[in-house]
Amino acid sequence: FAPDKSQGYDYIIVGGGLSGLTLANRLSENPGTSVLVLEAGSTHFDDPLIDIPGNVGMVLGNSSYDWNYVTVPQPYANNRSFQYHRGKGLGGSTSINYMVWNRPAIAELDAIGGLGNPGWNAEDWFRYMRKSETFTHPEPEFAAANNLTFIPEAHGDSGPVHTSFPIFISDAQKPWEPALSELGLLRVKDPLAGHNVGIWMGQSNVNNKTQKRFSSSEAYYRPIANERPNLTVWTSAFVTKILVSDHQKEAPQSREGLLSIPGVQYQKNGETKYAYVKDRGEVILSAGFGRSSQLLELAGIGDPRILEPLGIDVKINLPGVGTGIIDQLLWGVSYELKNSSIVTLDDIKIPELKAAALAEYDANKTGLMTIGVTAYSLVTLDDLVGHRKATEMIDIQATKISRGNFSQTQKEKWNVIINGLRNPSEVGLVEISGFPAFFTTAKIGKKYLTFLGHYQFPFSSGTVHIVSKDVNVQPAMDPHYFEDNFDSQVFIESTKLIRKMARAGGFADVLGDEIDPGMRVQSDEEILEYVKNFSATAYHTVGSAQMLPREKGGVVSPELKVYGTNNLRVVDMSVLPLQFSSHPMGMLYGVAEKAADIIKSSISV
Ligand SMILES: Cc1cc2nc3c(=O)[nH]c(=O)nc-3n(C[C@H](O)[C@H](O)[C@H](O)COP(=O)(O)OP(=O)(O)OC[C@H]3O[C@@H](n4cnc5c(N)ncnc54)[C@H](O)[C@@H]3O)c2cc1C
Repeated sequence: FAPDKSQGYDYIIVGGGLSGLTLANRLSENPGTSVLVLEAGSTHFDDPLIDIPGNVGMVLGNSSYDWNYVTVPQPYANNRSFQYHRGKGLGGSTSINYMVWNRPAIAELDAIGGLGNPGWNAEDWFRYMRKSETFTHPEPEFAAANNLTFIPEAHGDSGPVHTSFPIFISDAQKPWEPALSELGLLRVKDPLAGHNVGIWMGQSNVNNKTQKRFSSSEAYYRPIANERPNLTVWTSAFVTKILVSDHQKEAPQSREGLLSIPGVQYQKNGETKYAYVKDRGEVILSAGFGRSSQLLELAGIGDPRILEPLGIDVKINLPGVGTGIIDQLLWGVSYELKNSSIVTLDDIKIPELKAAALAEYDANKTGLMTIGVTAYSLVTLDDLVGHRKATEMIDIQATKISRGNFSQTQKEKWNVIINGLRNPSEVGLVEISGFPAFFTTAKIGKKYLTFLGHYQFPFSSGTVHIVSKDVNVQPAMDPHYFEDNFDSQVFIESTKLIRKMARAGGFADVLGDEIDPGMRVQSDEEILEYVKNFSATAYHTVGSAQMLPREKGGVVSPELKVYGTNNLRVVDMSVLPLQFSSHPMGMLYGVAEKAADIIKSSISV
């Protein structure tokens, strides 16, 4: 093929999710720069299933919004295949997620730079995270009544993503702080300020005035949708291939002997189409976990041991593609409330109550449909097992790592976790939150509080690789859940701590019987079986195109450029080489904002 470069774009962005739309907005700020976004899903503007906070979770499994992936059977979890929801359509996963807005601790962000990524450090990252945000302070009386605290300087006041505290807090969550304080946990004034170990009342990416979810589409795209002639966004445009010419003449292994990418192939309205970049233009993959690496592998960029058996010519030998994935798991311990007149999200399952809540929302933007999870804590290994046992467990794990037959990179990454575990005042291990509803299927009319355990730093780590040349075949997602015994111990001990929390402070008066797993589950083995059988992904998977030096298995450089290419970058969750003790949105907006500045200042275009 001979692309007509005069019709081309400066930037083609694959995927209109969190990262893709952040980049699209920032790169098109210069009217002289042309940007094309290709998004496989729909637009979803003004869709109440997305916009209304109380509708959270309702579109999961619906293929108009969700890719509905599944993992391969997990041998350490009774061969279960785990559901793997991922957002489809403008906003990507930010249109279907749980709207939890927080950030990692300073030490974790600095650790990313420490792995060999100059320029990546907490100070800079925090600057970009604040740039993405406009935080609305809560009303003082409401804040005082609900113990909502924050540090104004930690927040942005003019960024695209509107954030706030939820304005409807279930009474089921009210005993949270007194109960957890009784167990020795300390209050965190604002977990977005760089220290997050302890107890806090959480924030969401919801616009305080409109009470609408603020997805990346609402934040970074909608305000400029008809304002910038240099920005083109195609929805229902599924990118099927990164173009890599075999002909030296047409797509030369040009500057510095690197491979150039002339553009992409995509499908729209049943037709196969092409989009090209101008000379010195770039293709940026922001297709999210599992998809960006799929496009790399299909283009012949990856591990020959994966590509050759599928008959794919290896264009760049990059064995790190598809590796280093780390996923976090969530599991629930649910209690029935003694007082069934307390309002919780369980009410939404009753049609008359939901109709009334929607009417109130439509009229006043108040009530149950504005509900959010507010009760959070981040606990350490010391909190779980006490300092002596924690030190013992860490020492055993550290010895296993140093003596084991693992790659240097793997050891280095695990040692970051070990250092975190040894500094519990800086880095937490398990988030425990109070979700005002049953985790799975409730008995209608009953009310529940579910303590959600959410393990932040699993040692188990896996892969995602293509199994077919057909882009429509989902890659094999294999997070190796429960492979590492340390992880299993954390699941067991956290469940025990949750049970203590549920009987502490004011919870004794509020919570009735434990329904799930129920008191018949007692031994360590029984608890672990429960977690294996009923946990779910937290949807925070990192890895598969890790930002690391190439010799350490890296796929992208600190400038997020794919090694061996001139003009191909990855900007999304796939580039992160480590997990974080926070939900990823806040952190990832920082990555995408920084990436935009890196790209603008690079000489490619
Ligand atoms: C159910 C759920 C709940 C979550 N809850 C929270 C939460 O409460 N708080 C939090 O901080 N984070 C949460 N997350 C995680 C967070 O939303 C994601 O980490 C983040 O959105 C990832 O951003 P991304 O840019 O990597 O990918 P995405 O935002 O997922 O965007 C990728 C986009 O690429 C598109 N795409 C994929 N392949 C192609 C292709 N071949 N051609 C064209 N387009 C393509 C997709 O359709 C999608 O729109 C949740 C995620 C999920 C799924």
